[in-house]
Formats: sequence, C-alpha cells, structure tokens
Amino acid sequence: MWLELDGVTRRFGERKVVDGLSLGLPRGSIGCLLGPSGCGKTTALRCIAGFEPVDAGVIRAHERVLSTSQMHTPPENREIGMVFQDYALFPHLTVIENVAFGLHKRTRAARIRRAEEILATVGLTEYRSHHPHQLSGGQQQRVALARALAPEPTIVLLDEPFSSLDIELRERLGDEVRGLLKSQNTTALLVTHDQQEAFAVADIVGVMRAGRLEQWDSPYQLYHRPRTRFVADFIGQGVFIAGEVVAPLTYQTELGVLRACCANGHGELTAGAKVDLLLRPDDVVHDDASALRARVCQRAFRGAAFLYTLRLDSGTQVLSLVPSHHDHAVGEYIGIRIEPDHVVAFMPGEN
Ligand SMILES: Nc1ncnc2c1ncn2[C@@H]1O[C@H](COP(=O)(O)OP(=O)(O)OP(=O)(O)O)[C@@H](O)[C@H]1O
Repeated sequence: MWLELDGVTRRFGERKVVDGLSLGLPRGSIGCLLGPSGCGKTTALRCIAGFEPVDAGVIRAHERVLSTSQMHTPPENREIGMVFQDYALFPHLTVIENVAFGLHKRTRAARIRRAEEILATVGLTEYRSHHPHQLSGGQQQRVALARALAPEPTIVLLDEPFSSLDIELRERLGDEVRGLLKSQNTTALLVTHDQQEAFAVADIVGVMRAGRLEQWDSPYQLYHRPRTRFVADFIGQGVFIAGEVVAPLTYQTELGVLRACCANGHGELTAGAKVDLLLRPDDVVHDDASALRARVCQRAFRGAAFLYTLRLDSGTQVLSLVPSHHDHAVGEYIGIRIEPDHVVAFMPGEN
C-alpha cells in the first residue's frame, strides 16, 4: 500500500477524535474519508499531513514510517502535498509565484519550468500573472491544486476541496479534479461530508462515524452492500422493512418472500429469526402488471426519474425510483415489484 494507516488514534483530552483508524490506499488511487461534521475526518487528514501527532498506531507512506506515538516526521519532510479548505493562497503573490512557492529546492529556472508545466496542466497558463483575488473560486482551487502537485509529492491530501464553491461548479470540478489527479497518477486522499462529491472523485471511500471507520470500500459496495446501518443511512436513500428468516438469505416480508444478496451481523439464522431488510429506491420497481399495489404519498421530480414515496396498506413506506414518463399523482395506486438482487439484511439491534 502506498498510504497505510494502522490503528491510528488521536486524542484531545479524554476524547478519541480519531479512534483506531486503519486503511490502505494503493498507489495512483484516490481515497476519500466521508462522514458527518465532527466525526474526525479533518483530524485524520492532519495526522497524515503531520500537523497533528498520533497517540497510537502507525502511519506509513511510500514505505516510510511517518508517525507513531514515539516518532513524528515533520510535515515538510513527508513529501505530502496538501490542498486546504480555503486554498490558503498567498494574496500578494501572482499565480505562477504561488505555484512555484514550494519548489525552493530547485534552481530558479527549474522552478519556473515546473510551475509553467503544472499551470498548463490545470489550464491556467493565461492567468499566470494574475493575483488570487482576480480569479474565480474554481480557478483559485485549481491554483491550490497546482501548488500542491508542483513539487511532485508522493501523496496529495485535499480537505473539503469543493466546500467554498457553488453546487453547479462542484459537480464539474469533481470530474475535473479527478481527471487531473489521474493524469498525474497521483495518490490522493480527500475528506468531505458530501456523498456526491466522494462518489464523483474517489475510487475508494471510507465512511467515518465518531472517529471510527465503519467501511472502506468502493462506492458501489457502499451503496449496494453497506456493512452497517449507519453506512446504509448515510449513503443514499432507502428504508428498512421487517422480515423473518425462512431459509438462508431468504425472508418472508409483507412484500412477499425476498432473497437478500448479503446479511450483516451475527444473529441466529434460524427460521423465524427477525431481520430488517434495506430497500433502496432502485430495488422497488414500478410494474403495472404487479398485483402488489402501493399508494403514492409523495413525489419528487428528478428530471429523468421521479422519486416516489409509496405507502402499502399496512402503513409501511417504501421509496421507488421510476422513469419520469410514468407520471402518477399523489393518492394514486401503482403496481410495484421488488428487484431482489440488492436487498441487504441486518439483524435487529445491530448498528
Ligand atoms: N485541536 C483540537 N483540540 C480539541 N478538540 C479538537 C481539536 N481539533 C478538533 N477537535 C474536535 O475534534 C472533533 C473532530 O474534528 P474534525 O475537524 O476532525 O472533524 P470533521 O469530521 O473534519 O468535521 P468538519 O466536517 O466539521 O470539519 C470535533 O469535535 C472538534 O471540535
């Protein structure tokens, strides 16, 4: 692994803000720590950058040990680049001077050559003599990224890289930043509380909760195979419905017998045992031919699709994502069927 954390813990007073964090990031891949505000993402990133010591565990990067509770490599000797949330550009320096800033170990000519090269990569050559305040938010972010990439760091860390940008720009820049990092074969780790952002940029995403990593996995796995209820709730939308074991991975529910793709937890899997089944909006398919009917109680137009909130006669609600040419009014009954491939079972009481 190019970046490896093993049991990393950081305390503030009695509180473990980062609690036994372990993860591995292969060379050239983009990772993301995702979680609600205050879960410890930024602190984890600061430990990797060397701005915080660790109280336990080991941080290794490019096969060097950078931090343990006994030793701490200073940030400037880690060969790690950082893009700060507010970009932290120097207001009195031009774009090219900002980018060249971290290249002090090279000759003046080599510094300028490298700065020009990376500015061209981020598409800002014509802004080389501008000052940061003359640039848009997106351009400032590209300068910050260029500055972090210029010294050819072994790893780049990005702290909430899109938080100061408006939503439309965020989506476009997500793709752009991913393209840039990939074009340089950079290993990167970003932190964000925004799932869309994490999924747009990263190959592998870790969901954090109260200092702990709940799951470190591909976006696809996080959505379709969440290992904990917290991950299931935090990633995407969905509801839980009650079920009872009839056979391994097979459950009786009010929507009929459903087979799950996987089951979480270590409860007894004997017939009759109770489980909760996660149904995503894409697991509930609109089908006029189905005898199973549900009433539309809410609908949200998403352009290509409607997200319907449907109510069964029992009172249970499910969500269904339906192509938007199926335009049904609130109060109407529509046929549904469950697409069983992705249903995930959780033992009641398990987190
Ligand atoms: N230097 C510090 N001293 C004491 N407590 C701190 C310090 N730095 C962070 N904390 C606390 O640690 C917790 C985690 O902070 P951190 O910034 O890592 O969370 P985060 O997940 O990045 O949240 P956000 O998305 O809001 O930035 C917070 O409750 C914060 O108040």
